[in-house]
Amino acid sequence: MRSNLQATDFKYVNCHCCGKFQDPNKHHAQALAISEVRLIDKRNTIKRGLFSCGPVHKRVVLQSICMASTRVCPFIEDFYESHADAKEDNVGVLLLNLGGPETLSDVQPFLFNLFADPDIIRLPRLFRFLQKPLAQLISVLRAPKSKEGYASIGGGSPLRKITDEQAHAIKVALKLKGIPVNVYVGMRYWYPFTEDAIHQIRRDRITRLVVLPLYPQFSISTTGSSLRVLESAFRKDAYLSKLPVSVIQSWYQRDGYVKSMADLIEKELQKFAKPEEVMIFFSAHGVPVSYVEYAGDPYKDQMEDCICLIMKELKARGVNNNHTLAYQSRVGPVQWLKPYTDEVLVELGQKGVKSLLAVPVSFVSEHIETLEEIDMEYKHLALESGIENWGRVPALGCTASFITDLADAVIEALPSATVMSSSGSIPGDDYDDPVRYAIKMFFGSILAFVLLLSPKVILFFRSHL
Ligand SMILES: C=CC1=C(C)c2cc3[nH]c(cc4nc(cc5[nH]c(cc1n2)c(C)c5CCC(=O)O)C(CCC(=O)O)=C4C)c(C)c3C=C
Ligand SMILES: [Fe+2]
Repeated sequence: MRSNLQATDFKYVNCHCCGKFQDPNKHHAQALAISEVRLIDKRNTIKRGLFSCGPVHKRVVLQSICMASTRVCPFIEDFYESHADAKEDNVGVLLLNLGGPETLSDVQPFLFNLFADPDIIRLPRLFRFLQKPLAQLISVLRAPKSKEGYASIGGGSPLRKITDEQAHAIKVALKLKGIPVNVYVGMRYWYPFTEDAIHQIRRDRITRLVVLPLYPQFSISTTGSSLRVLESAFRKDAYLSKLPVSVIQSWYQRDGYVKSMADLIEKELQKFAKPEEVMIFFSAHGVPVSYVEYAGDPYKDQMEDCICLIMKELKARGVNNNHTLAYQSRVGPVQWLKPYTDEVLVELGQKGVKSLLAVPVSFVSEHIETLEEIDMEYKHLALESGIENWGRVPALGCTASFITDLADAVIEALPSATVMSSSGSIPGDDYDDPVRYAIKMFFGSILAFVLLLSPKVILFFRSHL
């Protein structure tokens, strides 16, 4: 329904993009082309409506209005007071990612940063002083194997380049939707570090920030770890501690992501001679079982939910292939989530599966575990085990529908930006449980000392890392 009401009929407009109540005629030119808004008319009545904001002519036109949802606004004077001198909105989007070594000489220091993270090697707090020596030891022992992997994919990780491309694409998508933003990339273990991105956000005097981890599912070891870095930086800084922030903790359940994954799978299936006979093999990055069972990591549940959603979407399109989920990339001697990708591939081959489509599902860019582990190691193993036709779904990267959906996720998150709390709301902070804490302290200390002191254990690790 189009209404003949004009902007001049209203005192204030509150849009999804800036979250502020403003004079509609002075409303900054950044609103969505058409956005749902709340309006306050001259009788101080709140109305809901669709507004289109003309960025060029700085003119707002009411498209339609729902007269049913009206009520008198009791806070009108407060709105006036608090928004009379409102500054221009300066929105930032911070993409969080893991980071990867760009050259072979980066590999060992990158691994050091990774293993020095208390969310990757979870020692009891009292024994955290062992974290760095342990990280040094493990990184040195692991480096030769990792270097081989990175050498085989061109001498470094493509993660920085792809993440920068995604950042640019999200910025462009948001601009097209009428929301100019600065997009920042913050890596956890290599350049550009999260701390550098935070520094830049501070310098740019961002007024609202959306944090978007580039992991579809939440894990303590990935999103959780990056959020801890953010929380601690924000706690220490007067400006950042007042910055309204909205964190998108996971987004595997979003329609745009699920549909984009289904599109890629459908497309790859068509490359097989008999697409309906292909086993869809989801391969997710693993985490140690203890993360899920003792630390409350929602990663496994979210992963299973994610696979269900993608398969449901495929079924709705008439794709009824068999599918399975397994976990890859385990490191070290502890139990990781099962079943393991390598073991399932062998079993499937033995059971007579002839065609298999591997779908990496925990990450949205190509990286060492898709390019080396899946494309080389697992492919080789599968073919050796009797699978004859092998395919692999590419990572989403800058797929247009996916980027558009991430841009929408940012827009939806903006209105809920609030000052970041340090309330320990990130899953995995279980150090307050005294029994668990004591058990971990005991075993953690034994493990750390044994690892540091015993040459036999070092040899053992050398063959397992
Ligand atoms: C959702 C994705 C990931 C989870 C969960 C995850 C957990 C996790 N990883 C390690 C150890 C290593 N990871 C390494 C590389 C790496 N990990 C992820 C993603 C997840 N990790 C990515 C995307 C990458 C690759 C980055 C790149 O350079 O392309 C490595 C280094 C590579 C290697 O030597 O294999 C290690 C080691 C642990 C211990 C862990 C959970 C506790
Ligand atoms: Fe990893």
